[in-house]
Amino acid sequence: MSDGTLYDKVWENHAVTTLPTGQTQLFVGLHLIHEVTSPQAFGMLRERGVDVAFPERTHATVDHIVPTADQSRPYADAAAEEMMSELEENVRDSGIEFSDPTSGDQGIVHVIGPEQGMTQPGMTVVCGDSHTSTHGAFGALAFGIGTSQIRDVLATGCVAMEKKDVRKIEVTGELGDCVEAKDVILEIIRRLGTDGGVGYVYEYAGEAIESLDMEGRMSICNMSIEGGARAGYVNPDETTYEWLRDTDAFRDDPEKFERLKPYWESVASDDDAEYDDVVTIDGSSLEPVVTWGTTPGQGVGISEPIPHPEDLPEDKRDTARRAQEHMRVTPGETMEGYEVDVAFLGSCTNARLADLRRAARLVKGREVDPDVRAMVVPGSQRVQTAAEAEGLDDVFREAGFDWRNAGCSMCLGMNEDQLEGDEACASSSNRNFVGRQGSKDGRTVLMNPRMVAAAAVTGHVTDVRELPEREVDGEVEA
Ligand SMILES: CC(C)[C@H](C(=O)O)[C@@H](O)C(=O)O
Ligand code: SF4
Repeated sequence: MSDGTLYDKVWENHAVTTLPTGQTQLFVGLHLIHEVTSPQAFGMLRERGVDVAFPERTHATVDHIVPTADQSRPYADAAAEEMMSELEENVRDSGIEFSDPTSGDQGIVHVIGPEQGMTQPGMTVVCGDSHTSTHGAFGALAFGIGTSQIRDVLATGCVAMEKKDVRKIEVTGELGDCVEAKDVILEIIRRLGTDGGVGYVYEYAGEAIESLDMEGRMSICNMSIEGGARAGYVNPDETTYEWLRDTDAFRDDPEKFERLKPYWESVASDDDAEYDDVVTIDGSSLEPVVTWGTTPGQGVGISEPIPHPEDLPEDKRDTARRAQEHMRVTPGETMEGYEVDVAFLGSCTNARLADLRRAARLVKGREVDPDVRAMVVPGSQRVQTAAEAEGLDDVFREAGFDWRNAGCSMCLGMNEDQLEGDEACASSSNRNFVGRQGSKDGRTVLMNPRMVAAAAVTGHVTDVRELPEREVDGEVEA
């Protein structure tokens, strides 16, 4: 008899009761908070005189508004300073651990949870941020939640949720040269649509997924939400356990690791688990994918022509026309050669050490095109420190990249890192909505981090497979 999917099992393990609404009250293992979405929730608690129920299960960081150049206080931007001060006060009053910029542990919320070993298999993780799905890479059930839910979790340690269906997305075969996790997820969203996942949680499986490192799995799970899914996960395996073994949670406590491992193994989906839907994609047929439009689903293989709106399903034509006008792309042509003004290597999708290493190998010995403003924004201070120890910062700086401090930065332009006017940006982030990077006329082209590096040095969207990698001195692996 099948015990079911990881989703079923972890849900059951955390279900407290069924509420009169039909929703399940789920116990939350880890509540991550950041400066943008938590202040209002803390305000509601204060109004009612309620304390935070489980401060030890709650962890804070600052990421969206944090300046990535001069971080001296007070921040130059008064609104940013206010959000930061409010967060500082809330965590202090509630006894919540805070990875603040003086700790050396600060970073984007979806980077620091996994790197500190807070995110573990079989856990429920919530955060007032849509890309919380990232944590599913560890076999956790991870959900983005809204303000009233943040309030509920702070007050009770529980959240009310509806159970969804599970769609298994099986990516078979071996990924080709320079084809990355980012290309896999852009392809999935392109095929199934930005609303194709509505009503589902995605389980990513198959040889191409299993052979990814944790960073790659995080990139995929990160964008589940861009495909409309409520969450996304990968079953835990040896790759997952190896990552965890070397985190703060277990480094000095191998016994705890051994104690928990059987539970982690037990939550993986059973071979005979039943799925509500199964989609299979041949991973070996993929090439680097870039977006031509203004949703993450408007993507195309680098050697394929941009679609003619009239060839698309009727309900997609108008948005495609508008997107192509905004982006100033020509249907029938490829994206290769599309000129860029900015190259942004950052975000919770693609600013981990493995991403920066791969990009550095390509950048080494090359120069950023003189017409391109290029920046690297590490996903966390730990990523930054590790990259600097390997000399990656020098590789990027020597090529002409700006090497900045950790934060969300130009992923959404809530700090000073923004596009100007109608600048076009090769971006390793996850959203290309109109206005996303700080300018309403800005044009974002999503791609994998090596493709961003390639665009930075050539000045236009480039098939990275045509630029051979160079060796980087130091500890960078081949
Ligand atoms: C600011 C925050 C609420 C938002 C999110 O929920 O995703 C941000 O992280 C984003 O990527 O747009
Ligand atoms: S890096 Fe971008 S997508 Fe990720 S949490 Fe920050 S703003 Fe959201």
